[in-house]
Amino acid sequence: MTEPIRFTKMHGAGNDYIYVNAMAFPVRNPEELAIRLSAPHTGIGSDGLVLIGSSKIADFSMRIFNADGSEAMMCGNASRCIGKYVYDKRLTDKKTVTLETLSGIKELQLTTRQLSGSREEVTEVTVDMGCPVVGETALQIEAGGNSYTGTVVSMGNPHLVIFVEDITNINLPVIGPLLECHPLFPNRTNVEFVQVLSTDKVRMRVWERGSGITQACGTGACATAVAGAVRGKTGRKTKVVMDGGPLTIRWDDSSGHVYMTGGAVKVFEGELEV
Ligand SMILES: N[C@@H](CCC[C@H](N)C(=O)O)C(=O)O
Repeated sequence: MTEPIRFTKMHGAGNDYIYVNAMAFPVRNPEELAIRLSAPHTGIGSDGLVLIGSSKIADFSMRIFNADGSEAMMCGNASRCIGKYVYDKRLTDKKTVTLETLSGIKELQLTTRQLSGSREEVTEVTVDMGCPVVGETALQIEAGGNSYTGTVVSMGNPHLVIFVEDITNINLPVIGPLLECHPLFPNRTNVEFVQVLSTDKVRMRVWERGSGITQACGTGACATAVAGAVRGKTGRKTKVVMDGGPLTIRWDDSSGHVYMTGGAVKVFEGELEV
């Protein structure tokens, strides 16, 4: 017996996921569904699947599955999209929303614009991403016959940030998977290549663990900004420009928290049999 579930395709800076309100449509096998729906030709096509649930300790909860079905601890772009989803669909009327994730509770600040009548929609969300955990700042790593210097940063999920002179010289489809699965990272890692444009602006391309090249990564943008500050390449506020657009990242001096600001966009909705 198949059951219909409603889904919404959304993106944040081009990082696209399929969102399901699991409070209304419980999903029994999200790992398998993420693989099936993310497939570009035989599914909907996406970077993965996001389940929005209830929570005993926050307003809502998030579970995020990569396109290969693996579950991640955190997703920056999805947390902004969930802010838009729950407000625009009137699941809440709060403009400060708390979200339970596998990497703790995140606070979302929603910016809205007026539509016709009394209706509003979310245009932008700032997420308190909490404190980063900085590992080795200048890790020497060999892959594909080349030597790289990377900075290891956890934003709840793992990132390897590599600064390069010219990002156009990076063959991401080849080097991305080699670094993702490098023996130094038994749990695999997300990989960011970064070119510094100025002390407050960088260009970044990402190879995501479990999804490959994506247009943007929110936790990756945060890790990039933190690595830039730690390595003395950028200040505490950085615009991180990715293939799908920019995110503004601020690493607060006094609290040590990282704040990520960017848009969230609904693409389309539908119903499918699972
Ligand atoms: N795109 C995300 C991160 C998704 C999870 C990541 N691929 C992992 O496995 O850690 C973001 O916007 O943060």
